[in-house]
Amino acid sequence: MNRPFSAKDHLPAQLFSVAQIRELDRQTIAAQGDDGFTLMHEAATSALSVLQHHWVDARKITVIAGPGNNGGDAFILAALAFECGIRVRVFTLGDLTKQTSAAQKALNMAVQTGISIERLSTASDLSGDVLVDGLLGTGLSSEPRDEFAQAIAAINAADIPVLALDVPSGLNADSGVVYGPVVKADVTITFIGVKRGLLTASGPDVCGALELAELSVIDSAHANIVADAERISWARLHDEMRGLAPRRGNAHKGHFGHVLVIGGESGFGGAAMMAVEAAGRIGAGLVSCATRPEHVPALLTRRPEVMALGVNSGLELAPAIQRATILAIGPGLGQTSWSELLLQQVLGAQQPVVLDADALNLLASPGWHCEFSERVAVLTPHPGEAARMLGMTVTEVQTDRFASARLLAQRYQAVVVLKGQGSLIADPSGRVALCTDGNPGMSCGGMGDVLTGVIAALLAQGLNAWDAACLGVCCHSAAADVAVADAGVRGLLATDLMPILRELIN
Ligand SMILES: NC(=O)C1=CN([C@@H]2O[C@H](COP(=O)(O)OP(=O)(O)OC[C@H]3O[C@@H](n4cnc5c(N)ncnc54)[C@H](O)[C@@H]3O)[C@@H](O)[C@H]2O)[C@@H](O)CC1
Ligand SMILES: Nc1ncnc2c1ncn2[C@@H]1O[C@H](COP(=O)(O)OP(=O)(O)O)[C@@H](O)[C@H]1O
Ligand SMILES: [K+]
Repeated sequence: MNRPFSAKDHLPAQLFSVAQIRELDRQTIAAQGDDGFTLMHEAATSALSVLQHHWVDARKITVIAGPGNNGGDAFILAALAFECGIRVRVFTLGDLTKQTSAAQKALNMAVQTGISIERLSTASDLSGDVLVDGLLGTGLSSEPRDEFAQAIAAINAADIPVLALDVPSGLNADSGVVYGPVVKADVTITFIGVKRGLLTASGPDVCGALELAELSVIDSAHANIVADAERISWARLHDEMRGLAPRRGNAHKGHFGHVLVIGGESGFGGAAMMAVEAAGRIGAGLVSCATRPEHVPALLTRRPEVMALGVNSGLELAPAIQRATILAIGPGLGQTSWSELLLQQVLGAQQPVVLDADALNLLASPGWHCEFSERVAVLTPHPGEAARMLGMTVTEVQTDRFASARLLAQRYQAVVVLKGQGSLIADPSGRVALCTDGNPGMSCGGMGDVLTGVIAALLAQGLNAWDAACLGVCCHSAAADVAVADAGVRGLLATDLMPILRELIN
């Protein structure tokens, strides 16, 4: 099996908010003692070398420069490219009378080379070997409209590769949210540090290959600013050996925990079964399942290793809870009186718990307030569940996934996994990790149920809630990456992950 390396593993672990990047920028410029032109020049120099690395034969480029410092980077890049013998055309947009002094100097530098600089219009010919997007960077404040929207459409319509400077124009680099028109880049060269929004929500869809030029940010600035989030991937955690210890030869099943999966209301038996199977494949010593009696024959046919308990009234659950070391509740749980009775019993127990799906929907409904400060707990909402738990819309959750994940972790005093592209793991102290593995093949029923089983089995084998959530999310996503590597993303099934999970975890 090919080891799945995240396409992002050349990037550092530190992810920054846009405010932090601006502060690193500010402190460095203050130390350099100019108006920012030195740093801008350095940014443009690295961008040109990225351009020449990706498009070795580029002889003719078109550069789009906006009114801010992102445009400043673009003007200098244009001038430097011209000096290297590349044919350059520059198109400008926006109110250049409001340029910063550094961006003005950049424009002057381009003017002095004598290259063609024109206003962008609908008649402009965006041709060449590479199109450089220096329209909008981290200064984006709202949806690009009017001429900016038209420019973005023109960039996307031009049939040539796009290099985005710092951020694909139109993407909010803080949140990964796209408000409206956005440049779809082939390569993005981001400056100073990786902005967190480039790796979650819509960020990865528009950045193309992501490269980083750290520039000469002064050490003291880095010392003052702790990264906002940590980038994790299966390969990274694996290399850092942040996983399970090898098993002793003299081990027995009691060493690896007993996961009890609770769920599978009528009509949803498969969800609990998938969590059960995943827990087994990740190495839980024992796995039990409490579900509607009608699902027991199917469960035992598929996985005779499981201890299956048919639960009708809900009262049969107590002894099974007592025998388990880890509880996982939610997959296919439903929101009936049966579901409520099961959840109440789980909330009354002491064991570490993973809560997912309808367990979270029930927690979000009136009368169910609880928190887990006295208990090990991992909550795994997708954005829809997170929205219900926070009393927000899904759009509001996604508008700041980092804040949403932190708020949930704080409110529930638990480790929270906010799922979706660039899944986030947050704890109550505000720590956040972002997983760069995974693919849209995972957008199918049952994937979340598998994750629940994976995390439960890692808890069962002794990992703490944070490590189990981080390793579980990465292992699950990496398994999906392996599964789609040859066959493609469409048609991936959650159960396809089972044998791969086993290989990865070993
Ligand atoms: N020395 C520096 O200051 C450095 C700056 N850097 C570059 O500077 C960029 C940030 O520069 P700025 O803060 O000037 O910001 P931008 O260049 O991203 O954009 C700001 C300009 O765009 C306008 N604008 C914002 N949203 C808009 C919208 N939706 N529609 C139309 N116009 C809009 C603003 O009014 C302002 O004029 C970074 O992304 C990076 O490319 C890098 O060169 C690193 C060094
Ligand atoms: N586009 C995507 N990129 C990366 N991961 C994804 C994507 N879509 C879904 N996933 C992952 O797949 C899983 C889906 O979980 P969930 O929505 O709870 O599914 P279900 O409820 O059907 O089991 C989550 O781990 C999520 O992060
Ligand atoms: K840009």
